[in-house]
Amino acid sequence: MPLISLRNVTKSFPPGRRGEPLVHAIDNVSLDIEAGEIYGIIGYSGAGKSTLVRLINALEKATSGDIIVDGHQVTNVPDRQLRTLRLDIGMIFQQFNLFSAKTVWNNVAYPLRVAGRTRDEIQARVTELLDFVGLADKASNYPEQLSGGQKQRVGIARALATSPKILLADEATSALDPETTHEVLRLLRRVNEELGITIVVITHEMDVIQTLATKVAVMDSGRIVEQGDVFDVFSNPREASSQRFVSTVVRGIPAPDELAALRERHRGRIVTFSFRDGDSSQASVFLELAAAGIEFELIYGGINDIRGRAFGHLTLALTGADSVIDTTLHHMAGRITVKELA
Ligand SMILES: Nc1ncnc2c1ncn2[C@@H]1O[C@H](COP(=O)(O)OP(=O)(O)OP(=O)(O)O)[C@@H](O)[C@H]1O
Repeated sequence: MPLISLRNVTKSFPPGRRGEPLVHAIDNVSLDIEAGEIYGIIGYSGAGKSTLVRLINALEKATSGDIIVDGHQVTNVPDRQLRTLRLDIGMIFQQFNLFSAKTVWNNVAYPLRVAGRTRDEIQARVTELLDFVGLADKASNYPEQLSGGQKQRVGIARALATSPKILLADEATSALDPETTHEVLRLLRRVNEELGITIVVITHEMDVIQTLATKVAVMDSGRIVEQGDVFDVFSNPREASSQRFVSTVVRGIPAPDELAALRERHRGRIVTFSFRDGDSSQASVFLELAAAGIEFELIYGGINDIRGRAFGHLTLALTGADSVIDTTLHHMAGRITVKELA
């Protein structure tokens, strides 16, 4: 049974007093997240990502549909049950949301005090958590004395305090520089691998998904337009909005204006070779072109790595006899995707 399951969930916000229309923030979404996964939810601003996670931890109430978390219905549960449910779900935010008047120690201790844990339990758990996130020496500092990455590590320690099964991360690295982002992503990977916590990451940054997630759902206008294994969605996005998103991190086939610029600078026939893990290697393609006496120059593209699996698109300018190029490309077409750009 999935740890988180949504079935035909919709969430509408009523029309505003000043005549704003009814907003269908979530529109008939079904989604299963298995225990142990790192599940990415991506989409442009306003796609409905935050609303979706707010539904999962019952900060918002669904208009219709079913949401089941760890075997319990989230929709229409009494407040007392809701509190128990929330102990199972930790959350971290873009702006960290730390208590500025409390020390690092007291920020992390806060959820444990609310949950009624004893002094000794709190002492042991906070020590353990600050060690885990590498901030044992900052226990008596205040948030304003910390860097952005350190603040988010406190946020993670606080979110893990009650030993939740699920961690929801809403744009948790969007306010951080690239290096700090990677530090926090490495910590989230440890949270998943060492503590076995299922993580749902919302982001508009594709490279966060690329380096962290195992599964991904692409949202657009309140709907999930594509979902699946990160490698599959990245290496072969089927929907237009996923393709637009993926193209922000993956150099694919050149767009018409880029192609026109490439044609001005390079002679010969322009051909894109698309590779996916398990296909023929780039080396064999280059060797075959060279063996046929075809001159080639790499003019666009790149190879990407997702958790040890490679894919990418390489666009080459080929010069040689047309009939030789035709025969060679025809030969390769069974083993990799070959596309001549008109
Ligand atoms: N409380 C609310 N009242 C009215 N409309 C809302 C409310 N919360 C969200 N919306 C609307 O629902 C839609 C989805 O918003 P949501 O914040 O979930 O998107 P998002 O993908 O998380 O965007 P962002 O990345 O900008 O946070 C938007 O049109 C938003 O304006």
